[in-house]
Amino acid sequence: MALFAKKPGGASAARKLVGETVSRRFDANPAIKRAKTDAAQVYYHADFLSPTACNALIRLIDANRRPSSLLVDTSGPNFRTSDSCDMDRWSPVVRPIDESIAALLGIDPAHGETMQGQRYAPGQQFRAHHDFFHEGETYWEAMMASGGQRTWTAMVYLNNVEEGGATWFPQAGIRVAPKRGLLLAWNNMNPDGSPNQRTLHEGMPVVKGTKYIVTKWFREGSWLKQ
Ligand SMILES: O=C(O)CCC(=O)C(=O)O
Ligand SMILES: [Fe+2]
Repeated sequence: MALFAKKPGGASAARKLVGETVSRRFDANPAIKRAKTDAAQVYYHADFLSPTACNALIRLIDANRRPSSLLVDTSGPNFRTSDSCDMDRWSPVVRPIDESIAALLGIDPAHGETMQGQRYAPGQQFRAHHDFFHEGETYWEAMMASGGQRTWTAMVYLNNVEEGGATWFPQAGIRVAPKRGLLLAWNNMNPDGSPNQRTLHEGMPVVKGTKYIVTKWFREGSWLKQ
């Protein structure tokens, strides 16, 4: 299929195009700021979600959360210690939010994976990782069949956290403290459409308070089955 890059981890015209169209759209939006780094395309939108929308999502996360999981289980027991939940994209609370995130990026909502809610209590974290798929891993074939590589990630912080819980990109030199309603989005690919290693990031441990976020991962192809 021409949509997907042929060389694992190599350049890709399709992924390059997604990077360009989304970043051009963000650059033209006065509510969106680009982070000052050349390592990756990272953008912020303050107050993207209203307090009411944030609270509605927090209620859903609290009602449905379970221990978070990982695609590969080789990272050790403390790698991702949060709780997660899949947000039902067709529910009347989730759907307009889900679609507004896709519209902000200008990506077809069908390319978005199920929105994931995450809750971190004090001490909980998500250690340094990439959101893109490592194309040599055993899971890659299944990912190819469900829309292919992840291009952009969009995350929204649903509450303020008393202490800790920042999202840290050590190689890009960016650290974002949780702030209710703030949307953070980044391109997991380089400008040529190859996976950008410098998007390595972690959800730092919460020290005081509880951190709630939602994460949207967008695929290069359709994640929803037609
Ligand atoms: O909790 C965070 O700040 C980061 C979450 C994250 O990296 C993810 O959900 O992929
Ligand atoms: Fe991540």
